[in-house]
Amino acid sequence: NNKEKLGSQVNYTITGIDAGAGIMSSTQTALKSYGLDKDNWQLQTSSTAAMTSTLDKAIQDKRPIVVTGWQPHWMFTKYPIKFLKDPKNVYGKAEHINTIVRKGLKTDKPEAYKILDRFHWTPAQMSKVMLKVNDGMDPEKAAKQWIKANPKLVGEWTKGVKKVHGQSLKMTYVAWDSEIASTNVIAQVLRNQGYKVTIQAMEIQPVWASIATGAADAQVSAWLPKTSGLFYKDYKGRFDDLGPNLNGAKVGLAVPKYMTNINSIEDLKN
Ligand SMILES: C[SH](C)CC(=O)O
Repeated sequence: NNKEKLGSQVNYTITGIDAGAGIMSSTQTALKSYGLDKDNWQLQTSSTAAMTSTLDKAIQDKRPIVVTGWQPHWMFTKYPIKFLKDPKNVYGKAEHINTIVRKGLKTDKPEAYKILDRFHWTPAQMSKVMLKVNDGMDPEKAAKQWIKANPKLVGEWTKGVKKVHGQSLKMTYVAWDSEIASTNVIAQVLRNQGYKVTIQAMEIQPVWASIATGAADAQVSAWLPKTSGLFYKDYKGRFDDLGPNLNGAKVGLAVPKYMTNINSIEDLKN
């Protein structure tokens, strides 16, 4: 019955994703700054896949649930969920996702540097690729399809750049749906330019380390200013920041729309 406190209806649990993700440390901060930790609310670590399947089951049973949420992501199109207002601005207003490359890339792989520097697309374009992958399509195939369907935009990224031969490129990324999409698209564009591109999925902290040590050439998983802010600070000076490849992202807590009386993180204490 909804007389019972919301917290007890969801076992005082926020369903999260992989522990290293910035959204998880932002949520730990939110638990404290909204005083939720006083009611011993917990943040559950799992993975994007586990979080979305838990969300799916809760929505099928029309049960209350609180998840870490972000845009662009297909969860907002597939499920009737809404962001909770964040009056203390713990999660920040908007996020952008930056392209971060190894120092020295500009001199030893200028063609790749130029294409990576120009790479920029919208949440709607990214979501097209994400939804294909979510429907079961191989990410590389989804990337090829999107590239074929968007010759004008891709042409802006590669205009005037020479083809290369016999050069390889290494990209690292985190297996969040957004970065599976963006990494596969830009990797395929670079393959079409002649590079032998390998991409490797790992946790977010090793992604930043791989660029700083030069083990990898580029990553497009840098959610900023908040979510990857700590890594940006830790590795400052040991990477080149080529700026956003996507603007208008958003991070926060989300609940199903049928939780009509829960519209702010403050309401979780009801
Ligand atoms: C895709 S998640 C919002 C990114 C992160 O939490 O670092």
